[in-house]
Parts: sequence; C-alpha cells; structure tokens
Amino acid sequence: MFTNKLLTLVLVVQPGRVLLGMKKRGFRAGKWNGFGGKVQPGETIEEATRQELQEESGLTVDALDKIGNIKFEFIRETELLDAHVFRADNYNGEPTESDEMRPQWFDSDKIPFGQMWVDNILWFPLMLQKKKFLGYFKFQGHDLIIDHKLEEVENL
Ligand SMILES: Nc1nc(NC2CC2)cc(N2CCN(C3COC3)CC2)n1
Repeated sequence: MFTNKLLTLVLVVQPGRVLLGMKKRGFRAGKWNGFGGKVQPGETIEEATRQELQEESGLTVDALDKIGNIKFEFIRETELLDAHVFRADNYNGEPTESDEMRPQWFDSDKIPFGQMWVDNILWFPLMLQKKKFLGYFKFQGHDLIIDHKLEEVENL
C-alpha cells in the first residue's frame, strides 16, 4: 500500500512576477521551485509552510491562500507525495539566499519551466490565475509523466 508524505509548497506572487528558489544541494538541486518542505508531527500544514518559507527565503507572510493539492506517484515506489500548495500575495522582509536555496524573481511569462519539475508547466497557469485545483501525477522516473489528472475546484 502507499504511505502518504505531507509536503508543503508556497509561491510568493507579485503583480507580473513570481519568486522561485534554486535548490543548491540535495536530490532536487538544480531545479527552480517554490519554497517548502516536510510537515513534522505536531505541526499544522500551514505552520510548516510558513516555517519552510522563512528558512528557505527569509520571508514571512501574513495571508497564505490554499490553492491546490497535488498527489505524486512514482511507479515502483510505495510513497505518495501529498503536496499542499499555497499562494502568498504579500510578504515581509527581503528574499535572502540560504544555504539551501537561492531566491530569484521571474516574470510570470518567463517561468523557467525547463529547469523545474515537469508537472509545473501544467498547473502554474491555474496558480497564476488564482484558480483552486486538485492534481494527480504518475511519474516514471523524475522526468516522465505517464498519467495525470488536473481539475479546478470551488474549494479545497
Ligand atoms: N513544484 C513541485 N513539483 C513537484 N513535482 C513532483 C516531483 C514530481 C513536487 C513539488 N514538491 C514536492 C517536493 N517538495 C520538496 C520540499 O521538500 C520536499 C516541494 C514540493 N513541487
């Protein structure tokens, strides 16, 4: 059976641009992504999201909008990644490089999808339009989607 691994992801969005971080080490090194991590026992998903954002980018946020939930399955693996995606339209502080991540602003029409997880090009447009969505992606390896579902929902 599958085990479910709770993960968080937050995209900080300003008019016409999105803050992404370049992972500097670990298995995800070399990819741009939003900020996030694992949810520790006894921590809410939202608390974990805020904590990871602060750790990885130096930013804090007032409002976090829950905009998506994406489940990722990798064939021959029994762990399902359960990513809870948030959007923040306001932030405090200045983006600061950490030993984990190098933050950088990207124009919304110049998102570096070629250096991101391949599913992102499919759901980023929904995130940018503030649409709420449920996603499921079945991967073979890290670069090939062999099945997926993506649907807009009224509420999460
Ligand atoms: N943008 C995006 N795409 C993903 N695609 C699937 C991998 C194929 C996964 C993903 N997250 C899962 C990994 N998580 C790391 C932070 O601690 C673990 C960040 C959010 N984020």
